[in-house]
Amino acid sequence: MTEDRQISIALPTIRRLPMYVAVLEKALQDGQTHASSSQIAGALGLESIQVRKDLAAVGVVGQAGVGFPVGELIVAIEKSLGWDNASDAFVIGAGHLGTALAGYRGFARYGLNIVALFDSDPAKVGQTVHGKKILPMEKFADLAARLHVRIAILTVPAEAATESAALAAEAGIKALWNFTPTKLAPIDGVIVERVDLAASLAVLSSRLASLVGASGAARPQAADEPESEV
Ligand SMILES: NC(=O)c1ccc[n+]([C@@H]2O[C@H](COP(=O)([O-])OP(=O)(O)OC[C@H]3O[C@@H](n4cnc5c(N)ncnc54)[C@H](O)[C@@H]3O)[C@@H](O)[C@H]2O)c1
Repeated sequence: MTEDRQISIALPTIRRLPMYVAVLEKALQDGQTHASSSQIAGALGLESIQVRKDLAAVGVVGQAGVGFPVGELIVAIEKSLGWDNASDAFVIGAGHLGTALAGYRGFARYGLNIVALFDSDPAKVGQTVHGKKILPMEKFADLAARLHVRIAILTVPAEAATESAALAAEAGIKALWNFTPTKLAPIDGVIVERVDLAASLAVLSSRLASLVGASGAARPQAADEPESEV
């Protein structure tokens, strides 16, 4: 059963919730109506207690001997993550990464709808990518207000990140998904989430170095060696 309540969920739990949805969707496809915490934990290499704690945070309680109702649990997790309520977003910087993100259809599944891209380069303005217009930065504030857009995806060069973030905040943007390597200073009333590919790659490289070892010969990876996340 679910409890309809507004709760604040810990970040590590939030990061695990999408994996639970993937496992639960697979269970649903296989015709399962209920799933146990040990089944979910087993599929993801986690401890059952961790799964039960995480699911309690979204307000779904399992039944002893029966497990969690799969459909209800998916709905509750999606609600907690805001996936049930699509948010429009603008991309700032219609370059390689910005256009790639604008073309990724999978975001719809996660409640994100990229409606337009903005760029300071007059040569790019007016073009259409993946069915979305590239607009001049001068129109950003007006359109953000008119369309009630609250999310901006920052894919400008590092040196333009601070200025673009300030412009977005001024235009009423409340959430910035920052793909640039620039660590932005806190902006009042704006949530910033940075995707740090350099940090992630550093972890991959250092793990590869220890895997290969000084001899240059790769040691076999243990089957239960976990993936890490940055
Ligand atoms: N390409 C990747 O795979 C990748 C991966 C991780 C992170 N990044 C980061 O994402 C950002 C974009 O990378 P890219 O490869 O797409 O670069 P890019 O040069 O292809 O695109 C950047 C775009 O931003 C525009 N721009 C520059 N200044 C601007 C401003 N002040 N306002 C609005 N638009 C502006 C440029 O005209 C250009 O279209 C960089 O910070 C990069 O470090 C890129």
